[in-house]
Amino acid sequence: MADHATVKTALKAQVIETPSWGYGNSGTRFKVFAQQGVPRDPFEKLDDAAQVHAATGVAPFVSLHIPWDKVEDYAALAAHAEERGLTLGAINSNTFQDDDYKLGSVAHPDPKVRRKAVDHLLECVDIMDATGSRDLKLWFADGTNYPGQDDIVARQDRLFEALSEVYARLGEDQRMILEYKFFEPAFYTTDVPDWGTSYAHCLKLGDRARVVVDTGHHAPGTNIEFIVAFLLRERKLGAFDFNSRFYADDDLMVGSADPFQLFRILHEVAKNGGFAPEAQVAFMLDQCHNIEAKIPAVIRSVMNVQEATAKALLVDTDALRCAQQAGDVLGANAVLMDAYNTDVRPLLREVREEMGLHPDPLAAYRASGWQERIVAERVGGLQAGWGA
Ligand SMILES: O=C[C@H](O)[C@H](O)[C@H](O)[C@H](O)CO
Ligand SMILES: [Zn+2]
Ligand SMILES: [Zn+2]
Repeated sequence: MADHATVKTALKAQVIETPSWGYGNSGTRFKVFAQQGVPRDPFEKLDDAAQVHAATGVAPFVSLHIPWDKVEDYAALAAHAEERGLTLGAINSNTFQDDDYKLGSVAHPDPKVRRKAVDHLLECVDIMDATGSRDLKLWFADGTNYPGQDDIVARQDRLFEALSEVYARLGEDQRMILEYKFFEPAFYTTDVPDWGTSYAHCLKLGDRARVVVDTGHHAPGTNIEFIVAFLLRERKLGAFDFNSRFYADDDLMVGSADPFQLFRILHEVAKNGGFAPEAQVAFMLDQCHNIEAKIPAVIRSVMNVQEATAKALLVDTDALRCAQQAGDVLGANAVLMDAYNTDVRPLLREVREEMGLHPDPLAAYRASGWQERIVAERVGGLQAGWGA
């Protein structure tokens, strides 16, 4: 088994990025259940994200989504974050909520609509200059609903033309990370449907273009850890959008639906150097908390990533390699299952105490009184989130 001291050091250095939209109201097409105390602006979203970092010690980055987090002064927002021990992370573009984008955005048949979409992406890079963010995160809802609706190859040409213009605008310390999704909201073709399509575009664009693996964006039965291992080998894994699902893009708390899958994914990350800072992999959450309390849900999600990470780091890689070399199928599988079946909660309690934190982040949050305070104080004003 890997030595605990090394594992502890890695766990203390873990960096998880929480999503600003995870603190706002969200739902499904059927209903958005608003919750009391929800943030009313990006500054209050950061205040809530700071509670997650205060309780866990490993969530110092917050992703923004434009225009959901549009403000007059992004430098002031970055300063607000810094005052709370946070850093503004990836800037997410949004070319999926405008009437003009019915037939697509960067892949739309009409060059005027494509121009509008590219201008939004360029505006997001301007925002990165102001926030100091490294990553421009691109997810396109673009696709078609019926065979013949549009030309598949022509849409790829339009997509690549747009990506190329934005790539050229990036500063030398900036990256674009391209997210794929096999369907929804398009139901016949999606222009970036899988890791291969994202990877192919990123290869042609250059070193500062990498792939985002959203764990909810694969066809049932897809071996996500294979994709992760392959992209790490190619140094093209840019980021994760962690969440979990039972059916489609459910955006549930990471690790809640399939903790063994999360472990297998993080085992490939650990084994292939993906946790090393120089690998430059961002570990982000992309979740919506439709019925559960938002801040506790994010804290629980961070803890789920910590637990899966601890188990992955405890894999006895020497024993694993020996068993694999010997063709010892059961032996090799047993090495992995030993780590997975290890109760790492005592180890994580120790890690938190050594970080000067409460061993139970959820108990720490409850004791903070923050939930009662925001419910009492955040009265009036428009709540942030879906339907806002
Ligand atoms: O399904 C959409 C993708 O997961 C994107 O990452 C999206 O920007 C995010 O989910 C916010 O809605
Ligand atoms: Zn996502
Ligand atoms: Zn998604």
